[in-house]
Amino acid sequence: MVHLGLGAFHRSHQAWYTAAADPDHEWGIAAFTGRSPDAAEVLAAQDGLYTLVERDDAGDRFEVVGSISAAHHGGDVGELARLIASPGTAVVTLTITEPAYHLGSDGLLDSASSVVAQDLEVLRSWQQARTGAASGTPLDPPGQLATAGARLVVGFDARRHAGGGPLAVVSCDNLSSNGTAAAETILGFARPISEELAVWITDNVSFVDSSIDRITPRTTEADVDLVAEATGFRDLAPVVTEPFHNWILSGAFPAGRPAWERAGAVFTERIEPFEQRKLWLLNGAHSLLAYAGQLRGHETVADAVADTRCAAWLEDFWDEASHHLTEPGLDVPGYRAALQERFSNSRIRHQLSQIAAEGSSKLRMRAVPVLLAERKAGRTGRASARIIAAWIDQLLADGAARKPVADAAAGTIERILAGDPDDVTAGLVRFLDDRLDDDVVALVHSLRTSWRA
Ligand SMILES: NC(=O)c1ccc[n+]([C@@H]2O[C@H](COP(=O)([O-])OP(=O)(O)OC[C@H]3O[C@@H](n4cnc5c(N)ncnc54)[C@H](O)[C@@H]3O)[C@@H](O)[C@H]2O)c1
Ligand SMILES: O=P(O)(O)OC[C@@H](O)[C@@H](O)[C@H](O)[C@H](O)CO
Repeated sequence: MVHLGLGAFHRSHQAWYTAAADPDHEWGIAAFTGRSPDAAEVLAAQDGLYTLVERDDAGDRFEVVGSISAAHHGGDVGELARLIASPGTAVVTLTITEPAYHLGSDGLLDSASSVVAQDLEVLRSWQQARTGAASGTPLDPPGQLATAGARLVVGFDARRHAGGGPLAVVSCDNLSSNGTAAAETILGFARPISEELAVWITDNVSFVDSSIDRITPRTTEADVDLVAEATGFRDLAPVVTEPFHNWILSGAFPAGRPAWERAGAVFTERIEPFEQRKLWLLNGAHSLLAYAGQLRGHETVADAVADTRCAAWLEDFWDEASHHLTEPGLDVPGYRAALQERFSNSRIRHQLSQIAAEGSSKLRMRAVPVLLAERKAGRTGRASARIIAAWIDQLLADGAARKPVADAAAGTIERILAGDPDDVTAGLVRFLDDRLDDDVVALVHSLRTSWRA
């Protein structure tokens, strides 16, 4: 397997599932970082091995995970192409974060984004150089690609030429219909450079949807010290996570896959209701707590859910989302009860500031769909609108001394924030989704209030 996005979640989830499902090491993961080489250098120096710390109120359990067989810098497109071209590679997994898909509000690759435009330009020149080169002359892949989509296009081009055959791409990012999102970003780069390649990708790459769940905060220095003390190994890439884990997948694996079901993964034909349950009840609640919780002075998810005010807002939002989670088998009451317990795990110090980042792409998946569904049903959508109100007030928190906005769309957001204060709510609400009308803007505005009261 090849993985893009060598972060904490890949180590606690897909790499852990693979290790648990495959004790004989028939599978290995060549994992690539996204932007900097740091995580690859650390892991490569440890032969890909790292400690997973499973943490609950009863204590910590330590386990060495051995499924990562190689770690590379994401900028090494040559190595990525070599590995994807290999017929031994059957699956490509992704945890590259939501904004890294660079999709516009129409769900298609946003070619107006400067990083996308740059990569398209590099791909076009590369393709032209290849067309001009003598037939059979191997051409090095372009080295300067910034996006995962463009890098994968080079990889699939190499596989097509090598006759490597069909394979599966599994997005493990918190996006609705994440398989379709992966297809759109990759095909969005492929189509403008080669229609033939786009057709090959459509015919040979199975884009698998997956709902992925395991709360995994960023690793801290204290985690590194704790692992050293408990195990005797100075592991520089441990990952601390909760005992709960869930993986639901839908789609074909034409070149095979690890038997992830042995570790509890579930394969289904109909993933959408499960995806919505997770994205709305868990991630939507996380975003609510991230903004409203910080505005009320809290630092972690566990601190925020212990606050009765935040807890009441959380229940209101869950009630709204639950109106639209009606598929049999979802067990929404059980899921909510389990979430209460997971969020209250105070030994998992999940920083609200980490969850708050990239609010614009996250709220489009986590709050806006519930708000639109509520309004369509003739209700106000007040609890979902509160998430947007809290996001706006958290963006403005600390006035002139506020930190730069941590969002891939920071330029647009900063422009709206710097404009007429009377237009900020409307500007940001419409930026999230232009289907949100004046009544929603007024509702969000009325909810922008003194959060501490
Ligand atoms: N942490 C969790 O609890 C959790 C749970 C479920 C799903 N996820 C999904 O996994 C993603 C990653 O989470 P994480 O905790 O591993 O974060 P992380 O910050 O530890 O790792 C993110 C990885 O993505 C790469 N990346 C970041 N921006 C990128 C870009 N623009 N292009 C390509 N690669 C990029 C980084 O280099 C890094 O390798 C989340 O954004 C989410 O969609 C996370
Ligand atoms: O990882 P992000 O940045 O998409 O979102 C932050 C959290 O909501 C998220 O990581 C959850 O902890 C996770 O989705 C739980 O499975």
